Amino acid sequence: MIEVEKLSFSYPTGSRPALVDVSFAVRPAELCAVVGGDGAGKSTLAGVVSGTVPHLTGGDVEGSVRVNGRTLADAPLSGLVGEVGLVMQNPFNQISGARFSVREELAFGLENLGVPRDEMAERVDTVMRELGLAKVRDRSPYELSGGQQQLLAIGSVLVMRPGVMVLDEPTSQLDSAGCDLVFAALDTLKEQGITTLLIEHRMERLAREADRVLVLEHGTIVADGTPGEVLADERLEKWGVAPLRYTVAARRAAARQLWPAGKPLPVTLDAAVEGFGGTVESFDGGGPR
Ligand SMILES: Nc1ncnc2c1ncn2[C@@H]1O[C@H](COP(=O)(O)OP(=O)(O)OP(=O)(O)O)[C@@H](O)[C@H]1O
Repeated sequence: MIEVEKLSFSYPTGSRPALVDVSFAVRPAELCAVVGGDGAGKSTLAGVVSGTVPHLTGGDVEGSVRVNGRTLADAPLSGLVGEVGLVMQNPFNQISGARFSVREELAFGLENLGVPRDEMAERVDTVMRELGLAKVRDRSPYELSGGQQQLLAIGSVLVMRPGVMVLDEPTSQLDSAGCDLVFAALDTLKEQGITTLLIEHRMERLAREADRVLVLEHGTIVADGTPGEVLADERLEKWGVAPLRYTVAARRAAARQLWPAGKPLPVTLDAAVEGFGGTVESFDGGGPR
């Protein structure tokens, strides 16, 4: 569970606050996406919820952030391992470089924590199985595809058994196959009851996979709802987020009475097909409804 209350944050050198009076809560096992234009505050929010901001950046924080009931401001960054894990854009930067194989890399953080050998082996095997990394267990992390490297970065956090995961644009450097691997991993997190905050630009994926979408504009939450509610909102472009092509097509059709009256605009291909299918059927019956 993530609970953010009246959070405002300014970087030491920032000319204006990066976050302004942000409040929201993410329930256990919920996948909550954060979208917004350039400089809206998404990475800063990811940093505050994972504890790296202000611990590593400095700056002024007002309000509170709690992760599974624990107030982040009261905890040292090292004390948050096992509570909240952060996965960043470039998996390459998250690989330690100190270990020769995927299996050893996954064990690295646990070794540092002094986790007993048997438990370490069990946790590493479990994560490899869950994320589909077992087949590359003895390969060098540097020989993996970008998608597999990102899975390894996710796995390295998952072995710590955090209740909350924060992923800051985990697919931005990946091709479509890599992106599939990451979204399959997000399903695994959900099945395990992990609360997830995901910064992501791939709106089609979010529309299908997220439980909830927050929109940030100039550091403030301007929308909070289901993907269907938020991504079909006519203000989306004004908030700096490009609308989905299904929504745009249906909006144009609606302006010409070619979209079923009262039907929400679609954010997925399936919903678009269903809506346009209804329009086609209504023509068969003599005209649009
Ligand atoms: N380390 C920093 N020091 C000072 N200002 C910063 C720092 N990092 C970000 N900012 C500023 O804080 C604001 C929010 O930036 P942030 O990176 O959180 O936005 P974002 O939504 O993630 O943007 P993008 O999508 O472009 O990555 C911006 O005005 C940015 O210039």
